[in-house]
Amino acid sequence: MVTDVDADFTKRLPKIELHAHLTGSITPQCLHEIWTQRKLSEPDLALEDPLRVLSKDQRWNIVTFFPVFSQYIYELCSTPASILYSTNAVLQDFKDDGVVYLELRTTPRSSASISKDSYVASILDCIRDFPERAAMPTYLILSIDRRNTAAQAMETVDLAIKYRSRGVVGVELCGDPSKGDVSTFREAFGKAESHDLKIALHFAEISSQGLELELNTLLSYHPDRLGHVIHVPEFIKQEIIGRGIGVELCVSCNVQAQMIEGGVEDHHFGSWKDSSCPIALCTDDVGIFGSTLSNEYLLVAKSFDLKAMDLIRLYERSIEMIFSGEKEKGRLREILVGQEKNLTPASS
Ligand SMILES: CNc1ncnc2c1ncn2[C@@H]1O[C@H](COP(=O)(O)O)[C@@H](O)[C@H]1O
Repeated sequence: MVTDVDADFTKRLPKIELHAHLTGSITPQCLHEIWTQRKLSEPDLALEDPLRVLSKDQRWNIVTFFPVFSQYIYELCSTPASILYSTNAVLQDFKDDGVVYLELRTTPRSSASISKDSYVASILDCIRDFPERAAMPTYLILSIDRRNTAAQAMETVDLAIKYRSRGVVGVELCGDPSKGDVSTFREAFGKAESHDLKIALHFAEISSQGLELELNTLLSYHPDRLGHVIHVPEFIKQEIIGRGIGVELCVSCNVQAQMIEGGVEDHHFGSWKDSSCPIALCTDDVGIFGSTLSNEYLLVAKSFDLKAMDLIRLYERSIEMIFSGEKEKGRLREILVGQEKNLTPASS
């Protein structure tokens, strides 16, 4: 049977998003609305229009990319109102794209008008109050930035422990991969593990001196999932496969930010898809790269000649990677059964 995968199919396909940075998932349009509001009350606001800063013509690389957060979006979304507005918009966007289970991640941050603690609590409030929550259960992962100190990382782990009963399922390590020394976070990840929090780590995003040592250190934190996994030496890849660690693959991000050589067809998704590891396609920062999760499924289908059934299997494979437990896994397995008719691919 020959099947056609098109944009309509990948949108209808139930999808699981496991690697989405909250602040990077805000669309330029939503940021523009926040900017317009702020301009009304602060005409001297010295920030450019997000539609220009994050225009489609903008070309990113791993160096130009990180300052967009620290020097721009954080400045723009610094008030409780803008954080609530943008978080609601992000939840709605994932829901509208056909996401049926979401794990958002975010770095607790403070500004003049919000503490780290209330930042986390406000986002959990948004998730709790999101009207379509039943159709898209959403959990939170708290991010440690590579530039953090050991004490800041510990503060994030403590917040994760505090807010666990409200839907925080784990902690992760992110941020500019050229910065920091990952061994700084040994104690923090040790505490997270001892409290049964799940652990996700950005892994091998750039090829650097001392990379093997860094990767071995990261693996010693017993991660449940690894993100990006680009510059992975073969023996470490075998270790990941041997341990069955879940791999989060962010195709458009890696291509657009020139983190890999070549295009989608050259992405390491091609080799991981045939491994025994659980894998999940993820958007990373849909607000910046402009590629929704349904578009990521479409891109890999076209570039790797995947049929509708292959995409359904991909969805099933990512179920094993979720952090929230068996009840949600059961629900996600049942979703396909309920949607079989809807998903029946066109046959020839
Ligand atoms: C190549 N992709 C990436 N690699 C590493 N870290 C990334 C990232 N994309 C985003 N972030 C991390 O997520 C933060 C923004 O969201 P939150 O403020 O936490 O919601 C960025 O500051 C960066 O630390």
